[in-house]
Amino acid sequence: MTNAYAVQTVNLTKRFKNKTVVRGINLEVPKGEIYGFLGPNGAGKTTTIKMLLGLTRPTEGEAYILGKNIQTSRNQVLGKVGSLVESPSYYGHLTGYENLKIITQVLGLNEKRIDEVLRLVRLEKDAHRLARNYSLGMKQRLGIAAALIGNPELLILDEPTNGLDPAGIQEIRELIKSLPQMTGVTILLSSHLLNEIEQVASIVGIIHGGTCIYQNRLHHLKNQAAKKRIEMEVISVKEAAHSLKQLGWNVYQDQNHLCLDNPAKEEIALLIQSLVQHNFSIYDLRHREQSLEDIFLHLTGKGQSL
Ligand SMILES: Nc1ncnc2c1ncn2[C@@H]1O[C@H](COP(=O)(O)OP(=O)(O)OP(=O)(O)O)[C@@H](O)[C@H]1O
Repeated sequence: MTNAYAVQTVNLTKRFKNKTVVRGINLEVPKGEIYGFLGPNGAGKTTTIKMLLGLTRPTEGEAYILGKNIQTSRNQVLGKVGSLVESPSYYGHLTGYENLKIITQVLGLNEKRIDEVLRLVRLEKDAHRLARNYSLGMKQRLGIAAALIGNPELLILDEPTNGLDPAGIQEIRELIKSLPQMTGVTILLSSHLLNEIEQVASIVGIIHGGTCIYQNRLHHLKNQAAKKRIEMEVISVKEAAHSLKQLGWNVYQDQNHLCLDNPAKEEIALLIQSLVQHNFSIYDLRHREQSLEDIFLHLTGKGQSL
C-alpha cells in the first residue's frame, strides 16, 4: 500500500445477511487533504466509516489506514486516528475543559494539550462553562476537540453538521477547512449535502446504493460543470443527430434536444447552416450551463437528489 494515502480501501464490501450495503469500494484519501465522502442517506457511508475504524468487520476486502491494515493493526492505527461518528458524547455536568481533561487522563496526554485543542476549535472562551449549556454547534466543536486531542494524523467526521442551524454549520465548516493547514491532519468528511462537500473538500468520493460511483478531484467535477452546451429543438431529432454525426459533428441527442458542448460562435452558425441545408427545421436554440447538481443527478440516476 502506498504511503501517499491516509486511507486506502481495496474492494471493501459489507453484507448484512443477504443485503450488500457496501459493494467493493476502493477509496483513496491523499494525506493532508479533505476528502468529501458524499452520498444520500442510507448509501453506506456510516457502514464504510465503521469498517475504517475497525468497529465492524468487512465481509470482503481490506482497509488500510495510514498504510496499515486496520484488521491486523487496529490498536497501532487507532492511536493516530480521531473520529466523530454520530453525536458527540460528553458529560453535561462538567465543563468543556473538564470533559477534555478526562480524555487526557485516559490517554495519558499532557494537560497542556487541552488549551491547544480548545484554541483550535475556538472554544477557549467557553472552556469553563458546563457542556450541557453549550449550543449544538459548540457541543459538536467539543466533540471535534476530543477527536483532535491525541494529535491524530487522520480525522474522520461522519455528518458533523447534522442537526445544526445555519450559523452552526458555517462554524463547523470553517473549522474543518482550517484544520489541515493548522495541524497537517487529513480529514475524511462524510455528508449527504453536495453544497457542504463542495465548500470544503479537495477530493470527492460519491457513494450511491453501496457503490462508489465517482472519485476524483473536485475541480474535475467543477470543470465538467462549467461546460456550456447548446440545446436545439429540431424536427426529427434522431435523424438530425445521425446526419450531423456523419458530417463529422460531435453532436448528441439528450431527450428531445440536439446538443453540442462548448461550441464557438462560428460553429453554431455552421451547425445551423448544415441543419437547414439538410432540411431539418430549427424551432428553438438555447445555451445551457450544467450545475454541479445536474452532474450529480446524472451520476446518481435521475430523480435521486443528493
Ligand atoms: N447492522 C445492520 N444490519 C442491517 N442493515 C444495516 C445495518 N447497518 C446499516 N444497515 C443498512 O445499510 C444501509 C447503509 O446504511 P448506512 O448507515 O451505512 O448509510 P449512510 O450512507 O451512512 O446513511 P445515513 O446518513 O442515513 O446514516 C442502510 O440501508 C441501512 O439500513
